[in-house]
Amino acid sequence: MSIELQSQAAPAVELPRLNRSLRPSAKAPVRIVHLGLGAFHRSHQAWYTHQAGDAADWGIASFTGRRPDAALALAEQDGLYTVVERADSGDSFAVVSSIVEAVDGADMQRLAALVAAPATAVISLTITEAAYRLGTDGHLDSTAPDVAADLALLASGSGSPTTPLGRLVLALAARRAAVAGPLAVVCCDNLSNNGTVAHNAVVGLAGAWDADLAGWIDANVSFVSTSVDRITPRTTDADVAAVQAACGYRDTSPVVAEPFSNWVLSGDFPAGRPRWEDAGAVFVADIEPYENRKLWLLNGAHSLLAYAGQLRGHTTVAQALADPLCLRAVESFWDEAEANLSGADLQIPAYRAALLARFSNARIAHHLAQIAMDGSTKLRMRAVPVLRAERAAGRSGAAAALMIAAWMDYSAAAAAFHDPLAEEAAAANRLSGTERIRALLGLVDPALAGDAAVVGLLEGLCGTFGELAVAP
Ligand SMILES: NC(=O)c1ccc[n+]([C@@H]2O[C@H](COP(=O)([O-])OP(=O)(O)OC[C@H]3O[C@@H](n4cnc5c(N)ncnc54)[C@H](O)[C@@H]3O)[C@@H](O)[C@H]2O)c1
Ligand SMILES: O=P(O)(O)OC[C@@H](O)[C@@H](O)[C@H](O)[C@H](O)CO
Repeated sequence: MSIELQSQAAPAVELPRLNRSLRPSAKAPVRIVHLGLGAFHRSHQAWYTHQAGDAADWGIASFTGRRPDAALALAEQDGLYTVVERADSGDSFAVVSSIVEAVDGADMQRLAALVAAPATAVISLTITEAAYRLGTDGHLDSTAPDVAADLALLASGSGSPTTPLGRLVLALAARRAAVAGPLAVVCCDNLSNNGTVAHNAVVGLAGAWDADLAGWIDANVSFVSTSVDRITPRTTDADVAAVQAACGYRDTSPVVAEPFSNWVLSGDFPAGRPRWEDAGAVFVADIEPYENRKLWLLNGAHSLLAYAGQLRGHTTVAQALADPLCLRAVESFWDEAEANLSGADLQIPAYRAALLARFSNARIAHHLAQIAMDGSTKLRMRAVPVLRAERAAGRSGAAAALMIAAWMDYSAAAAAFHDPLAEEAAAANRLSGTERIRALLGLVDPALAGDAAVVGLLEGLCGTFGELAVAP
């Protein structure tokens, strides 16, 4: 006779889901509409709003970009989620309650209703650099297929736009129709002069549809420029499990960030704003020095490490920085960038030292593949200005050029090359020698591609980090 043994393991206890019943907190009225409900919005703008002294008056309705998933998951938690501050020494956990509505970005009706509501004072954006669809001249590329499709939809008066810019323009048209008054658009994407970029993109798209609307936006919408900083990698399953183990509830939307955070803003808020300064935000008249310091030193080093590091077989920022060849490249780029940074109180040596410590935080697994995406757009802000400034000063700009050369090698080697100009880069990579370099450089900066000396410099630098096939 055989005896069948049955597992006597106790059934797993289902932990309660994080929501406003488990963690009672009143919902603030919606006064901020956000486009781009991603990881960074949750670790930064929503976190600052949660900590403002007047947080009870400032709720955020946050819309996703491409898919509804993040909104569905957050809506099940009444907008609550956990911010995990991950330091070298350990994790700390805090529940953030400023997001009071999480909405699928395709819900144009809800977006228009909220933007048209007189109570709405701020529209913030984290839609990624590439979503502004800037041409190499810094203006909206209205021939980009998705932009052209949205323009056709707007002109026909039927159907819903699919780009965040198209959706925002249609929502602003609803605000004009509702006579709801002026407000501020606060761009929080890593772009230089991001308020002006957002202005050019929004007014450019609106003007191609309805010149009167473009005039209304110019007269009624203040485009605030910002420098935003808090390293926030994509959340992993292990992060979700860590929150569950430490907090005793289920949260499917936690976000992990470094302890450091910084927010510098410049511009008007005609309908008011939260007291973000309570959480450390700084309001300045001239943002450019702060913006360049961050975009060149932090983001520039990130892009350099992303391409050089992956070519050298590394996966994360901390791993790449531990490679002496990559570290030397970063230090040389910083020397060039520093020579072109000016502004009182920038404290560059301390800033550089702090960056080395932040990048070396091995508990933050910041994946190089994520940083590497959309390089053709990012290099225009992270490498090109330093290269141009160095050459204008009579120097070679070799360290900034090395970042572009590493991107070129990566564009040829990567198994998955994510870029708005991926097809054009693939075509350029079918060329060889100088022609290939010129064609690739033309995707980043056509004027530089016409400079034979720069093309020669890049050609000599390609191959510095090897050309091995990289993991996607
Ligand atoms: N993660 C960081 O450490 C960090 C720090 C500073 C600034 N930022 C800025 O925030 C942006 C978003 O970063 P994240 O970490 O939240 O990314 P994420 O992928 O978590 O979220 C991005 C959001 O934008 C939407 N989106 C992405 N591409 C889009 C497109 N082409 N059109 C429309 N919507 C699009 C996504 O659907 C998502 O809602 C970055 O691109 C950067 O400019 C990020
Ligand atoms: O977010 P991206 O894609 O613009 O750039 C990748 C990283 O350089 C960036 O996310 C930094 O970690 C961030 O800007 C730090 O504040």
